[in-house]
Amino acid sequence: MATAHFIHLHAHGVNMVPEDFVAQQLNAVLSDMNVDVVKTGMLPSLSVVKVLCQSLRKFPVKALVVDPVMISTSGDILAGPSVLAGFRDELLPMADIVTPNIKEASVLLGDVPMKSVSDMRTAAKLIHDLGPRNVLVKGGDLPNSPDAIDIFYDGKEFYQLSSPRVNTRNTHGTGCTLASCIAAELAKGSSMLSAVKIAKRFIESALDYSRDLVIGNGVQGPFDHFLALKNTNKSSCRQDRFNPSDLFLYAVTDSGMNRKWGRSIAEAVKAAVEGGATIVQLREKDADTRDFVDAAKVCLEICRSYGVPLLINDRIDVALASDADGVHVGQSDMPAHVARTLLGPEKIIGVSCKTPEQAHQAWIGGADYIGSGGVYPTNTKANNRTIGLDGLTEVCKASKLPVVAIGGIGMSNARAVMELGVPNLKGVAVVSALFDRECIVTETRNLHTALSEAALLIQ
Ligand SMILES: Cc1ncc(COP(=O)(O)OP(=O)(O)O)c(N)n1
Ligand SMILES: Cc1ncsc1CCOP(=O)(O)O
Repeated sequence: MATAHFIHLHAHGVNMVPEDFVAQQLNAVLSDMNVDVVKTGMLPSLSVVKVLCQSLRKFPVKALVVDPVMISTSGDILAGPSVLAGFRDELLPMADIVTPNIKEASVLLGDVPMKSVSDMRTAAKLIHDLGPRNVLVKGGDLPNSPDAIDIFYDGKEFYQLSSPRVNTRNTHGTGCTLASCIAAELAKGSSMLSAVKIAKRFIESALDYSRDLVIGNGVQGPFDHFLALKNTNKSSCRQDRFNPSDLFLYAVTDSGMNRKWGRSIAEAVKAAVEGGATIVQLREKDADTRDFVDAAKVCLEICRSYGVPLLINDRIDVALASDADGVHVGQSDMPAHVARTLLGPEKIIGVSCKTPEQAHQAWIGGADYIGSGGVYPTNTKANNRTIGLDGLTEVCKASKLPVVAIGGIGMSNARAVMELGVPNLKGVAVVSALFDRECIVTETRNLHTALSEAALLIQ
């Protein structure tokens, strides 16, 4: 079976072919190509909207991104009232995200005025009431605003995402590209908020890159999507804060083990990153808050000097106080969406999941990755149900988020975990196999080598 992770449906002219032909083609793509994410572009008639909804009900996808193309940036009306009704009644309730510009938001809500950021927030909430899980109201056309401000609403929180307004006539296609970029990032495994932010950054970079293009004589020119291929100056397209490949060798500290071996947290962390740990979590179950914050600040400095992210287990307060890169929370800790609200869109959030349902909730809650286990029995965490390689595989397959395996993993079995070869399984998280050993640097180095060999085998 072929794999298409993301399809873009832009049905210009589709109303000139019979409806059942469109349905047949759509069903064939959705059933045969293992599509994960669908993004809609222009849907020219109500019947096409209906056909699409029927196909999606028959062959559900993991995410549906709806760009409600109704009014172009130049103000042209692209879809009539019947399509509008189709969007409102059928498509939006199925959507994981809908991305109207301010004119489209206004039309979707029956021509409400859209003059300010406050109007955009109200519109995002009202559009959310129509059924989509997330709404991004794009404020690029908002008058008198020095920045391009978008409002993202996930049904609980509003996020105001700003980027500098790029002064160029070449804006044709930005809305479509933004939604496509969101779809592509979702297909790669990003959480919704992360996908939106990456997409917005891409648009900002592409607009800047296309600023002086001269093509055609129209009021607007196209903008150039291919900057990443043409531009050797990598810094023009900023990296996201979280790279799933950071999960490759995840070192999780343990205060008891450090005490046993007479090491400070900072010494243990330094040894792990020196040995090649790619991300570190401070899991200090019995530390006093003040000591924990102080230790986190020292560890953060060490990790930053190696370019390795530092996360805090459970304690959002400690993460905030130390400005750590994020947190890891379990099923009985702070819910991911609350952690997201407290930490903001930039920090990394990992969530422990043993089941597909938990994995789904983690994604909805705005997590960046999943920690799944115990894969093997462990003495490090009491009363922890072992889910085995099968349970791990089930969680991975149920989610687009990157996953790190945890529990009883060390030199004897790390290869077997990696060799599962599930695409979103990005690495292993380890406590005792690194920190309950005499030489942390050597153990980390050896495990890194073993993982790298296994990763080569499955490529
Ligand atoms: C990477 C990673 N995955 C899972 C866990 C377990 O977290 P949690 O379920 O909150 O249990 P405790 O670690 O708090 O005992 C983790 N810490 N890291
Ligand atoms: C924190 C945690 N969560 C699930 S298993 C586990 C402990 C992992 O420790 P070890 O790597 O020593 O088995």
